[in-house]
Amino acid sequence: MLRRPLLWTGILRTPSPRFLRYASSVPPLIRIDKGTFYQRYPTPDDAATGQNPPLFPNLNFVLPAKPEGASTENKDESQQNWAVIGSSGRTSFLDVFRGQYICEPPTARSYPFLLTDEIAEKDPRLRFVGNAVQYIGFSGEGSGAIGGTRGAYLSARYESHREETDWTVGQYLKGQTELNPLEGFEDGKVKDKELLNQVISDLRLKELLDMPVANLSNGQTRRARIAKALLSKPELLLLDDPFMGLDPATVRGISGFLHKLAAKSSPRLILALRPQDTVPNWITHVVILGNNNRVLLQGSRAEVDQALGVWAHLPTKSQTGLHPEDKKIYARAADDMEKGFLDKQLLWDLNLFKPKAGKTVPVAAQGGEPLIEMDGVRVQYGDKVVLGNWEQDIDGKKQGGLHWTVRRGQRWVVLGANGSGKTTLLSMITSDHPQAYAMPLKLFGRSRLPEPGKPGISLFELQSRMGHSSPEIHAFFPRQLTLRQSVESAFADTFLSKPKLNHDRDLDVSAALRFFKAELDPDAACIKENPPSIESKSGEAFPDIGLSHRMQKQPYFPTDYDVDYADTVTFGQLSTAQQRVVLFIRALIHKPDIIILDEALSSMPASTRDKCITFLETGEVIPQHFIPPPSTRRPKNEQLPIKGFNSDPATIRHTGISDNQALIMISHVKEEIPDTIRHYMRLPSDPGDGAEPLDFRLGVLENDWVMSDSPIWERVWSPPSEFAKPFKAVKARAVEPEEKGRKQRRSKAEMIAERAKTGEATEEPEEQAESEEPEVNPTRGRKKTEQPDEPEQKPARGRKKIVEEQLEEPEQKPSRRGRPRKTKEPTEPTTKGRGRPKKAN
Ligand SMILES: Nc1ncnc2c1ncn2[C@@H]1O[C@H](COP(=O)(O)OP(=O)(O)OP(=O)(O)O)[C@@H](O)[C@H]1O
Repeated sequence: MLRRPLLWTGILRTPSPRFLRYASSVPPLIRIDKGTFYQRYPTPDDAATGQNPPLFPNLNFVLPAKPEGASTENKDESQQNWAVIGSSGRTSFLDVFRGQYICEPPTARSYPFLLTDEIAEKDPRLRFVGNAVQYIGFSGEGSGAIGGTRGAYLSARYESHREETDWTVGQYLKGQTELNPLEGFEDGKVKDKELLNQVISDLRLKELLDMPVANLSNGQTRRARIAKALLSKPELLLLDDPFMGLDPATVRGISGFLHKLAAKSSPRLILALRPQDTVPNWITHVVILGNNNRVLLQGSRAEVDQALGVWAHLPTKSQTGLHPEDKKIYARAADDMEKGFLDKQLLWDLNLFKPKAGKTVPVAAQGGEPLIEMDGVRVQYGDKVVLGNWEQDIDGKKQGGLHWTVRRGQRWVVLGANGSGKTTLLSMITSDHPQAYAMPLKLFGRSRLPEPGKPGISLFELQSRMGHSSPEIHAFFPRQLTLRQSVESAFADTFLSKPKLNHDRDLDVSAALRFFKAELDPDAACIKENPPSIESKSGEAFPDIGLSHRMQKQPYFPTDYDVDYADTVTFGQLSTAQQRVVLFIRALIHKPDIIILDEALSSMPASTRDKCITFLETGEVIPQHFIPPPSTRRPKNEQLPIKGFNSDPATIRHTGISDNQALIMISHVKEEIPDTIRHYMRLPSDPGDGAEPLDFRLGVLENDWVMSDSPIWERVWSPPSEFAKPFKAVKARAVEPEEKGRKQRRSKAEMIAERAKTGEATEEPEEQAESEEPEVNPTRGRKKTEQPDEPEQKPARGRKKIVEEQLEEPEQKPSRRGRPRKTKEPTEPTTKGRGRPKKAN
């Protein structure tokens, strides 16, 4: 019989190292024994100034060098593969493992295994932590992150001319990146050719070997970086957000590949994941981080799952049916909530609480005048066509290249595997791509170059009429700008030139910064004091204060007191997720005709993501002041854990995207796609693993269907042969998110109540508990027995209504005359992705 799980002993949060199993004969790879970490050496003044706060106080952590009983059959069971999950602080936590930060006491953090003879014999370089522990962060830096020359400006990536220093993927992997290499290193630093070939084939990099790293897409960059890290044969690989920005097939591929590495313990892996990410089922141990760099839960996956089941009771404050030991977990969590380490946002991010969302799913807009018209766009470099290598049926004739019209009021998502050309497509629209000038492409009814009787459209006009956030912009965005300057740069010609501001624009910027204060102001959580007020008698000096204030002798609050933070905090001081929020605001703030969000919401916690979607759809308006179109992610007022809504109609500046604006979005994650998105385009791609290639498709979602629903999402990602089959879809709103959340919580609560009733909690063996009570994935609420090997989402179960319809594939014929074309409701069955598919028999 196993001993009682750590959870019940109340030490789940900071288990003492002696409780964590590791082979006694082999010292652990990392041992942290009551360590507290600091950015710089702590001084007595720190407490008074609030500077240099402790990170992860009294942390205990042991990472075994080898699974217990490595030579026995138990190997798999005792292997520890950790995931660090949190809305913030994940990267800092990984930094602790790689020797960053000051450790107090200094001896609390050690790497005993690196001092063994085994390591000395294997490779003495590995005695140095910097070599033994490799970190790969994937915060959407694009290919600049892998050290390639990206050029000094955004469009450099798309140019075919390359500098001598633009090394290829092959050179990057081999380490041939010195212009004057030392003797003996002319062929690079990688001596193990077998490993090199293995890594190239496992990560599907063969075809990219001769490509300059600057040309890689985000997904390709990620694969190259993992390969490079593996070639240095580290003992421990820290992967920060490894699945972010990857298409579903690549996620499966990389997760499977990581699983293989984890099984061999070569290297050992620690993943940092966002709370909403699906945790791969080969992860055995989990750390849950709270606000202000606190470890809230730490232990085996089953233990943490159990605690999360208890946390699910926090929003309702109901402890009914909780076992006495569960009540201790509840009490501690409630205490953490009181202290601000845990909040409803984190519960939301962990899918333990979800505010009720709006019910209305908008219908597809036929749209007004065309804003973007592509009549056969085809981008190629030499022989390689990267966009438009297909034919479309245009007015009954097959025509090559991309034919696509985006109209005012339409909401589009562009889907496609990594490397399928999505960013290239957007670079045509934004004119970052040099070939945009030569393409059959019209923006706002005009070509880039002048035509007889019609002037061309200038880059500056384009920029002012488009709002754009993308990983590329993120990579290039100047870090030294304050948050206000960053947002205001939307009104400038370039990132650093002077913005054209006026009073209205100023108010717009302040309103948006106020709405996102809770997410962006580093002090937002701890500021409790009242705003600075000006006595009404000073009204004479401030004529704007108004009569009512003077008459009623009410103090006047300067309108901008609460957005001061934006003048002191710089873009570079924010976390990746916060930076994305700033760029998101920047894309919307000038109310452009076309909003382009390229992976703009990736890296954000679920609550921030949904808040951004709410802002996009309905602005800052508090729910009582409901203004159409309704937001599909807006939480009901009484449940609002998010701050920033404006209840004063007189000061509301943002009411969401209007019918005059078009939206184009790129995302690989269905939850990031607002339900207002009705049109989709899928770019073709070949998975390259023998699976059926995906073809080009344009489509409009049925009323009631939303992309964030699993069956619809899987449908749009399915190969042509699947499209040919009848589709049993589920009405998007058959089960409301809240209802799903309740179901999940109920089942967990029922589980706990049952255990309390049977009194089995005390000495029950873990194995038995697992077999009788399927574990719920902490971040997804999925039963463990049903988890896929990869972090992919399977269709949600428990749907109510099944309708037998196929996802339609309506035609979207570009109008050459510029007249609005009515969106055709497809009626014909088809197997070629055009017209309305057959009704199922
Ligand atoms: N200058 C160039 N020369 C040759 N190929 C290039 C060049 N620039 C980009 N490519 C290739 O064009 C393809 C499309 O790249 P793009 O960045 O548009 O893909 P993506 O769909 O946005 O991918 P991701 O989802 O990974 O960001 C990729 O295979 C990329 O390697």
